[in-house]
Amino acid sequence: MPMREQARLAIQAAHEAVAAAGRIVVLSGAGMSSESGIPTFRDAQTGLWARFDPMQLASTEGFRSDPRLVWDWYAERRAGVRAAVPNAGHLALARFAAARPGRLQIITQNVDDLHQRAGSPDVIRLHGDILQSRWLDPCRAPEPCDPATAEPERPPHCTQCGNLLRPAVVWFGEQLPPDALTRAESLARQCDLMLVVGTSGTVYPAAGLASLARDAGAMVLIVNPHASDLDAVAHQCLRGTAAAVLPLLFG
Ligand SMILES: CC(C)NC(=O)[C@H](Cc1c[nH]c2ccccc12)NC(=O)[C@H](CCCC/N=C(/NCCC(=O)O)S[C@H]1O[C@H](COP(=O)(O)OP(=O)(O)OC[C@H]2O[C@@H](n3cnc4c(N)ncnc43)[C@H](O)[C@@H]2O)[C@@H](O)[C@H]1O)NC(=O)OCc1ccccc1
Repeated sequence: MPMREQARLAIQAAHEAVAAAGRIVVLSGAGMSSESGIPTFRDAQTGLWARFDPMQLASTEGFRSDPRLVWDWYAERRAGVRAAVPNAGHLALARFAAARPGRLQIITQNVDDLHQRAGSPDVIRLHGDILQSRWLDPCRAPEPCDPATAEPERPPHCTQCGNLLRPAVVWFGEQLPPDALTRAESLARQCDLMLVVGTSGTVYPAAGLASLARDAGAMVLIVNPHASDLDAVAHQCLRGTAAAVLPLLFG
């Protein structure tokens, strides 16, 4: 059977699975935002990405050893997020959720706000929000200092106690927000269908959610133009992009 026909039948079967599923969970990664112009961790080869290991930059050690370098990296990425717009994949999910309240829950590893800007309600963010900041260390001042009053430096610092501002994201070696992780794990165990979109499946505990869903009896489908570490967990891998495939599944 010609490849195109196989792909068409696979999309059709996945579309029927989406229509039949009562509780759908979407687990998204950087590939979800790639067609919005935000480089994935894998593809990013420009600017500071090309010169430094993201896992080094995205760590407390990395920030403490060179706060300005890490702050500038996040400033570069924040500008990219602000300039980006949701793609057809984000919009297809938001439209489906609006038309069928309670049927679709998004769990994302992404620190951008494109799912939210597309109109998706109540997105579970496992790795934080790149557009928010918080104090690096607990504020030691008698009256906790308001981050908004920080001295506008790179990174901004507290005029009272010298505390540094950091992006409100989860760095490697840091715990995920317990409430978000607990909700994500219980949704994974209860869903009928988990759609894994645009992730290499290399970062834990996020990547472990697909096996949780499979072991609990859910169907697991992958949307990714390339092979990933989660292919073995999936019932079907749809080799296409988020913006091309999701409108076909949720249209
Ligand atoms: C790398 C890995 C080996 N290391 C980890 O997983 C570590 C350590 C670890 C924990 N458990 C383990 C178990 C096994 C092995 C290691 C570990 N995990 C942690 O450190 C976690 C924290 C992990 C979170 C780190 N923060 C991020 N982001 C925020 C920051 C920032 O963004 O700056 S992770 C970051 O990288 C990950 C990148 O992965 P992807 O999103 O998948 O992107 P990638 O580029 O890799 O792939 C893109 C994919 O898209 C596809 N694609 C491309 N274009 C498209 C397209 N158009 N459409 C569709 N798909 C597309 C490509 O083919 C590709 O497959 C994302 O999660 C992203 O959020 N914390 C923790 O475990 O804490 C413990 C703890 C517990 C208690 C108390 C204290 C501590």
